[in-house]
Amino acid sequence: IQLRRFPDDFIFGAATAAYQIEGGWNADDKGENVWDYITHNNPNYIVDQTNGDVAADSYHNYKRDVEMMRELGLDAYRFSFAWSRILPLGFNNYVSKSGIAFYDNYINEMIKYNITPMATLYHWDLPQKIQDLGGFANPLFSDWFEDYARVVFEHFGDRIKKWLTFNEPREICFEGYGSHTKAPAINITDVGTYICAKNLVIAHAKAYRAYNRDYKPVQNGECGITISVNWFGPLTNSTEDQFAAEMRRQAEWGIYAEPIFSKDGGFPKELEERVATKSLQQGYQWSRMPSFTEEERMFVRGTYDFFGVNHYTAYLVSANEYLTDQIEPSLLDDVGVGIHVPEEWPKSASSWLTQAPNSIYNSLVHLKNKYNDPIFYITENGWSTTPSDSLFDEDRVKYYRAALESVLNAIDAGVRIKGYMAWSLMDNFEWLLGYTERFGLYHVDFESPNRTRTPRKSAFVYKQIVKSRTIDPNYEPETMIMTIEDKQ
Ligand SMILES: CCCCCCCCCCCCC/C=C/[C@@H](O)[C@@H](N)CO[C@@H]1O[C@H](CO)[C@H](O)[C@H](O)[C@H]1O
Repeated sequence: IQLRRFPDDFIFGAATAAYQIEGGWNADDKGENVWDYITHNNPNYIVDQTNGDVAADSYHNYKRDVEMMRELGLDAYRFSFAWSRILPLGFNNYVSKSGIAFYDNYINEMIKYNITPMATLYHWDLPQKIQDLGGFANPLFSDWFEDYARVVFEHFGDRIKKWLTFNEPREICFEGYGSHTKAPAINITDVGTYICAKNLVIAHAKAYRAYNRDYKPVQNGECGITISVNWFGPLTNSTEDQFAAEMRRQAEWGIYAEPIFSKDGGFPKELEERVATKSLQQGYQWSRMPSFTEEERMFVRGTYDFFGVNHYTAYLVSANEYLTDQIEPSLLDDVGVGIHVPEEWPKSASSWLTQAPNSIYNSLVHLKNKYNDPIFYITENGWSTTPSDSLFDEDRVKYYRAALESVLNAIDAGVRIKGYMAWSLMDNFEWLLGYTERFGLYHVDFESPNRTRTPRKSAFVYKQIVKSRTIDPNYEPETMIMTIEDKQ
């Protein structure tokens, strides 16, 4: 059979995030962040009572990390900056020399081997001091974020040409402020998600506009945001289920995407109306979802060069079936739909992650049509196994092959996807699940002093895909010994 080929300019990479791999939590003058704080003060918050104090110790192992990128033949690597390593006091009155030096060394090592760095400014590790001031709920947050972004653009923009402001606003706002499943676990269910969402997209826009105006003319890079876009399709073709699915999509990612990527800007209309109506019924004198002023709406709208998508899975949505009790008032109560996952979709080690058919295609074609055909990067996609699973991770191999076939389907449908980052280069601290779920192409031995990294079978399969630019369903690695090959 003729295998389909990825375009020549398509970039293959892998992704990680600072708190999940770096360790060095108090190295040199690094400041405390919300994950340091919550794991140290409330260890039972994490299922195995662990933390990211050492993690994969990339703070000391970064050269080995780049060696792994070379082994896989990656074109690109997505990583994040730790705000409190760059600005230990949260604000830009003091910039850490050792923090800058660490990222200089890391980036230079990538560049030396022709690996394109893609950098996320913020992957969930807010300086605790800024959290003490209310974090994303403080209207001044956007100014502090812009200050931080400028420091990073200034120091690293000569080498970094692909920027992401935030990783996954849903997980920051809904899980961190409207619920308690991510730090800082504020759990103010009525307004937490919505206030955070508004301040976050304004912060994104300030950083984007700062880059566009003051750095892009010289540095020539591009800037986007990464949104968690899992697919929420209707359980049946009924009008009710189709509307239910749309409401859930608006709640999951529309509230962050619409203000930036839509023609008109502002929050999604149907959800905005629903929250306003329910708020009045619940005795509030105002909508729990804040509105944008005209000036804010225009300021945020259009602030992107590309759309970063983290995609993992799909769910089926019903208006009347599979309904579960929700806290009232809350985002999920506002939406009020049922979720179903078919039994036949293969299960991972994570409760939320199954292998759903063609879900990248479904998500991207939907986004292309809704938001006027932007350029996309898949900035995360991956599969979890348990710590005791073998290095022969057949399920992960199947998942990656199916996901990349779905990317090709989307490309064939005219979606402008320019790259794909596998989550993750290596095992790491999986937030509330600690080290009990593993997403790495490389296994990490968290008991060994050097945090020894060993490639799984999926690493060899991904390497073959990157090298050949095709997905051979029958490829089997001949050996589990990894080497570095010269790129042609
Ligand atoms: C099979 C049972 C289903 C139960 C039904 C529950 C309904 C849940 C509805 C939506 C839940 C979506 C949760 C999805 C989350 C992920 O997309 C998101 N957390 C991914 O974030 C990235 O995850 C990586 C691996 O978890 C990594 O940790 C990274 O840092 C994150 O950016």
